Amino acid sequence: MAPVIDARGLVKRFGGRTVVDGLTIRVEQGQICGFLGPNGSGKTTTIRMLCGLLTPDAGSGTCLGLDIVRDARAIKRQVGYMTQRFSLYEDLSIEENLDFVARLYALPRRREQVAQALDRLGLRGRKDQLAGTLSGGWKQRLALAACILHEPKLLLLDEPTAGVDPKARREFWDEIHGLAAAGMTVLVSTHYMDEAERCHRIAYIAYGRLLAEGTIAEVVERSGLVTWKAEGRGVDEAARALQGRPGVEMVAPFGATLHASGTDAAALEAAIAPWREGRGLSWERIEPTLEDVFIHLMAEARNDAA
Ligand SMILES: Nc1ncnc2c1ncn2[C@@H]1O[C@H](COP(=O)(O)OP(=O)(O)OP(=O)(O)O)[C@@H](O)[C@H]1O
Repeated sequence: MAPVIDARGLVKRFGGRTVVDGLTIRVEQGQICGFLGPNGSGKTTTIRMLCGLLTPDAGSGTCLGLDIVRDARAIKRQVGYMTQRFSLYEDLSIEENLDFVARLYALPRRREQVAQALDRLGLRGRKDQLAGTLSGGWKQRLALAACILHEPKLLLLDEPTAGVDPKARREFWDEIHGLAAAGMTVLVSTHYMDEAERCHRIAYIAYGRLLAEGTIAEVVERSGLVTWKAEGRGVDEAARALQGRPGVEMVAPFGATLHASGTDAAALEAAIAPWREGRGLSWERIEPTLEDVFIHLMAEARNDAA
């Protein structure tokens, strides 16, 4: 089966500055692909090119089998795109907002589809509440209901849970998984590591370039990163002393522990050796976390750019 998103070499420049730089991305049907990267790395710009809202300066591709340049209008109608900012009417109720969106799409079974969306996202009990009075979690739920109303096969979600509390985020993700299980393909940008871990695959970009792609296990494995964890009193002192030592590419305290990472296992071990005896710290080699890997990728990209 052809991938739902299949784009190669996408480039976008704004005023002479290249913000997406030869990006290639594929997402298969029914997959949840997490789109990660630092602020300003080009995620939103990429999403907007994929759904026909921005024309790439170079590169090509298809989305739902449609050409992202030639068929931009058709793509816009067939994807569900949830933007970073809440873009519904705050002075309309939940039901009125959904009805309005249904009219925009000229849905043939408008009332039925609005009713289904209310039930599906547990919004019926609040259907008469004004959108402006909803908490962040409920607003996002309403925004999701609005973007699945026209039954798209692809959802593009741009930081859908930014600023939402953990319980509401978890419920939102349960919903995303329910949709994917029913065949929906999802590309979702996020800065939350726990959300990245709920994706089937992830794509990590920095400076508009794809730096890593695959399952979490693949991305961690391919990074070649080695991580040691230390625990005990004095982790802050050790962290300060290890900073910048040969072999120590990153060191960061995590509460009462620290993580020290590098790609040269021998050099890293040599650097931490003086801290392994008589310092009240217990050390163990651990699997790098996704966050360790992303910080490493980011630092590498910065070095390359410099
Ligand atoms: N219309 C525009 N005109 C000029 N510059 C733009 C425009 N849109 C985006 N940019 C710039 O392009 C870069 C990439 O922005 P983009 O919003 O795609 O990043 P992002 O990865 O989504 O960031 P974040 O995680 O903060 O949402 C940024 O430096 C941004 O300021």
